[in-house]
Amino acid sequence: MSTRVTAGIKAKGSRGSRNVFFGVAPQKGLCVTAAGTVVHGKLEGGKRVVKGMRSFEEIPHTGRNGWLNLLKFWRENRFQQLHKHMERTFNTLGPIYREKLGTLSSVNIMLPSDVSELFKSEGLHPRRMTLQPWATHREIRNHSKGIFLKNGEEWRADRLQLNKEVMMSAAVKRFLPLLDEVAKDFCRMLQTRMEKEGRGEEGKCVLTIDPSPDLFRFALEASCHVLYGERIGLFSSSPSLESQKFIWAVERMLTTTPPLLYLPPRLLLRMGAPLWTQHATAWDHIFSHAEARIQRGYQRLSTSLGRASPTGTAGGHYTGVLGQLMEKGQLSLDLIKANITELMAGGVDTTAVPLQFALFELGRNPEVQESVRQQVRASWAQAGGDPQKALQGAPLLKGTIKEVLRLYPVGITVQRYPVRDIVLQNYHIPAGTLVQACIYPMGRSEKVFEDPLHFDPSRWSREEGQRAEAAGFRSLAFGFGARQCVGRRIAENEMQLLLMHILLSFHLSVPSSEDLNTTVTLILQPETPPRITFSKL
Ligand code: HEM
Repeated sequence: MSTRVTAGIKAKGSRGSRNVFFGVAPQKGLCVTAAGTVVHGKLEGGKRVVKGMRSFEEIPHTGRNGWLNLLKFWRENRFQQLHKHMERTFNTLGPIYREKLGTLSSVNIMLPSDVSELFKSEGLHPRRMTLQPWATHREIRNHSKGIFLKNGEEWRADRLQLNKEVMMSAAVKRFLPLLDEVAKDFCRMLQTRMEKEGRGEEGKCVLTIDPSPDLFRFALEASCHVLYGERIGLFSSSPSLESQKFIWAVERMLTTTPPLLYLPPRLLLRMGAPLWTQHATAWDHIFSHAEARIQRGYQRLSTSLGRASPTGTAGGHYTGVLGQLMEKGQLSLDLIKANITELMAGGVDTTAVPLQFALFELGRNPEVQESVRQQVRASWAQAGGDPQKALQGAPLLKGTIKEVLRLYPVGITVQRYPVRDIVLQNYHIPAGTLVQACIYPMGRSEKVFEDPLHFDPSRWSREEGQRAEAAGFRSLAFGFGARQCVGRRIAENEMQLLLMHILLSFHLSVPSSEDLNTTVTLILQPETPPRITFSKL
C-alpha cells in the first residue's frame, strides 16, 4: 500500500552543518511524489527525487494495532524473548520491519549497510530512547539532577567533559592499574575458595560453581575503584550488605524498565502502579548509595585536593573519575553526582553478565581457550607486569570480548532518531522515526557472519577485507559515535583484565556444554547462570 507522504524532504543535517562523525556532507535532497513513490535523479518542481523508493507505510510490519500487539506480547511473555522474536521476524519479513508495541513504534533493521546509513543521519546530538514520560515522576522523587533523560546540546557538553576522564587514552592509562589490581584480587579470592571448598583428584584442586554472584561483586568493586579511587572490600569474608543491596537494586531497576517503555503514564498508574513503585524505589536506592559514596569521596578529596600535585592527581595519586572531575571543576557538583550515579548504575550488570557468557564459551571451547591462553602467557611474560602492554600483546582477548558481545550483546538493540529523512532498503524513513539496529539478530545472521554460531575470537583479528567480519558496523555492542557507551573503555579493559588473570591461573571447563537459554530484561542474560569448573593450572 502506498500512502501520501509529505513532499520535498530536504536534507537538513544537524543545524545545517556537516556531519562531523563521518566527515561527509549531508545526504542529498529526496522527494516523494504525491503517489507516495520517489524518483531518483530527476528534478521535479525543483526538488531532487529518488527512483522507485517505497513509502514508509509499505515497510512490512507485525500488526498495525499497537495495543493488540502489546497484549499479545504480554500474554505470551514475549518481552523476555524479544531477541528471539526479532530474529524470527527478520527471517519472516526480511531485513527491515516496523513494529508497534503500545505507545512505542519503531523501524527495525539488521544489516550493517543499513546501520551505517542510520548512523550517518544521527546528527550532532544523537538521541537515544528514554523513559521520557517518567521524567516528571523522577523529579517528584527529587532526582531531577539526573542526566538520564538528557538529550541534545546540554547532554553533549557534559558528555565531552566526561569523555576526557573515561574514554581518552590518557584516562585509560590512569585507571587501568586500578582495574588490574581488582582482577588479580578476584583470582586470589577464587584461589582461596578453591583451597577451602575445592575437590581434588590426584592432588588437583577443582572447584565447580555458579560464579555470577562473585562476578557481580567484581564488577561493583572495579567500578568503585575506578570511579572513587577507593576499594570497598567486596572480596572480604564479610562484604557490606549495603553493596549487595545496590547490586539487587540495579537488577530490579533493569527488570522493571521494559514495561515502562511501552505503556503511557496514565495506564501504567492504573495497571502498573506496583511496577512503577518498584522501579522508582530501586532508583531511590541507587541514588542514595551513590550519593553516600560521592559524599564520602567529596570529603576525602576536599582534604587531599589541598595537596594537589602538578600531575593532576590529589596528593600524588590517582583519585578516580570523581576526583578528576572535581579537580578540573568544569562540571557543577550536581552534574558530577548525576554522571557518577549513571556510571555506577550502568557499570555493574553490563560487565558481570558478559563475563558469565565469556567463561562459559571459553569453558566449552577448550581449543579456543588454549589458543587465547598461549597468547596471553606470551604477552604477559613480555609485558614485565605492565597490564596495558599485556593486553596490547594479546588481541585474542579483545576478540574474545567482541565474540561474546556478538553472540550475547548486553543490549539487543541500539536506537537512534535520524535527524533527517533517510532511505533504508529503498523505503522512505522520515526524520524523527525511532530506528533500532537489532544487534542480536545481526550477530547470529549468516548474511553478516560466516559460520555465525561458531565461537571464534580470531575472526576479528583477520586482515581487513579478507572476511566480512573485519569490515564496519558489525561490532556494535557499545553503540556508535558521539553517543556510544561512555563506559566502553572501562568495560573492555575490566573484562579483558579479568579474563587474562583467570586464564593465567585456571583451566576452565563446563559441566554442560548445551547452549544457554537467554532472556531479556533490559539486558540480555542467561536464564540460569552457567556453572563453571575452575581447575588450578
Ligand atoms: C560490556 C559492557 C557494556 C556494554 C555492551 C554497554 C553498552 C552500551 C550501549 C549499547 C549504550 C548506548 C550506546 C549508543 O546508543 O550508541 C551504552 C550507553 C551507556 N553506557 Fe554502556 N555498556 C557497557 C558497559 C558500561 C559500563 C561499565 C558503564 C559505566 C562505567 C556504562 C555506562 C553507560 C552510560 C552512562 C551510557 C549512556 C551514555 C550516554 O548516553 O551518554 N556502560 N552502553
